[in-house]
Amino acid sequence: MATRVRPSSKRCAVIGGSGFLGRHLVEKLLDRGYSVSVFDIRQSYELPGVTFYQGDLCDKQALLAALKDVSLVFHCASPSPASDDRALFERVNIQGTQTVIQSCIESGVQRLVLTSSASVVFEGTDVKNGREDLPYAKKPIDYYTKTKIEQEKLVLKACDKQKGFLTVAIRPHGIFGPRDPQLVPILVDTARRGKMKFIIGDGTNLVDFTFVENVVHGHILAAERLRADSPICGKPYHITNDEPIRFWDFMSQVLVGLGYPPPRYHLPYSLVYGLALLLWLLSVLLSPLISFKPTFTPMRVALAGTHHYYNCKRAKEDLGYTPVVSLKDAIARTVESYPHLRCEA
Ligand SMILES: NC(=O)C1=CN([C@@H]2O[C@H](COP(=O)(O)OP(=O)(O)OC[C@H]3O[C@@H](n4cnc5c(N)ncnc54)[C@H](OP(=O)(O)O)[C@@H]3O)[C@@H](O)[C@H]2O)C=CC1
Ligand SMILES: CC(C)=CCC[C@@H](C)[C@H]1CC[C@H]2C3=C(CC[C@]12C)[C@@]1(C)CCC(=O)C[C@@H]1CC3
Repeated sequence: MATRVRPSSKRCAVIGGSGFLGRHLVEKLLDRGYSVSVFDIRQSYELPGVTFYQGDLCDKQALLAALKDVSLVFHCASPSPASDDRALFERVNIQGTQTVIQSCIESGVQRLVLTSSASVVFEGTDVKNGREDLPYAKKPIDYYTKTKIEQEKLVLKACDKQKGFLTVAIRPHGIFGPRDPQLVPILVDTARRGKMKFIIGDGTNLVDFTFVENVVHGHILAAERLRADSPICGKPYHITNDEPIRFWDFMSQVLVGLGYPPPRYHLPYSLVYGLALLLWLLSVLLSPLISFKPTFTPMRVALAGTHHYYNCKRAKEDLGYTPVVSLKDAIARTVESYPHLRCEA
């Protein structure tokens, strides 16, 4: 059985620690007795036990300062998937990750845990109970996914037991929970604009939505089991709630919890996907004249209308992972955490 690292004697760094997942991770690490350096392009809070280093992860000198005396690094920084800035994704997720790896090696960091994404195998068509041995998407649905694939490859390839630099990648899917700036706010915004009336497709497609505390739990288990003699070195791990749910049931439960009506009318998937494609083409063609960002992008329609759920047996076997919060409790806690987004009518 793997021996647990004694956290109290450890100092770690969280790159992207000001973000949604990063901050939850920092809070749990503090609970477990770690002292934490946060490296992020912005500082969004202050906490006792946390030292902030503000900078761009592509800046090696700035990173080296933050990694001094650190033996464990979590890398969970990325530009938002909502952006379509190809150059930014390539600079941060690819070149930036190379810089993170080099800086870790130069600073004597022994363990690097990457937050990857289960989407690295998603091409916009059904993934049912997908395992980690599925091939990377040959046609990734967007630049975010394309660069997350390259990022994961870089980190896993850098694992070198001889040199004492060990790496592992966590692939969460559909992270949600208190303070998430994406999922619930986008959903409520769409509902407030009267656009949440329709279900795309027959509404039976199953998807993984993963509570942020379960994702944090997976990261910490991976970090504490990352030793030269463990089977996890250089491998990716799916971390989900292990309770796939119909995409539209999840959306409806959150909406109803916040006092909004659930979507009721069905629209054919291919019709909505075709329209989204057309709108996207128009937005590209007209970009020199006007700038508009359609709500219904092809990527979002694919996420809303296909199956995408993943098997986390490997994490259960190798990391001893089981979700710590059920989907039912997670949805209730999330809904409670957004009083300002409740329907006022
Ligand atoms: N949310 C989800 O559903 C999923 C997320 N993931 C992955 O989890 C990780 C965390 O995601 P999440 O917490 O949702 O994202 P957030 O955007 O909330 O957090 C990412 C943080 O990284 C910062 N950052 C961005 N670029 C840089 C840079 N060049 N240098 C330093 N810091 C930077 C961001 O700052 P700023 O906000 O100013 O850009 C932000 O504070 C990401 O790697 C993401 O790909 C994977 C699967 C699902
Ligand atoms: C499981 C997973 C990868 C979730 C990702 C989160 C977001 C991509 C979704 C959160 C809210 C979703 C949403 C839509 C698409 C996917 C999200 C942005 C729609 C735009 C799909 C089309 C609609 O009818 C409205 C939806 C609003 C919410």
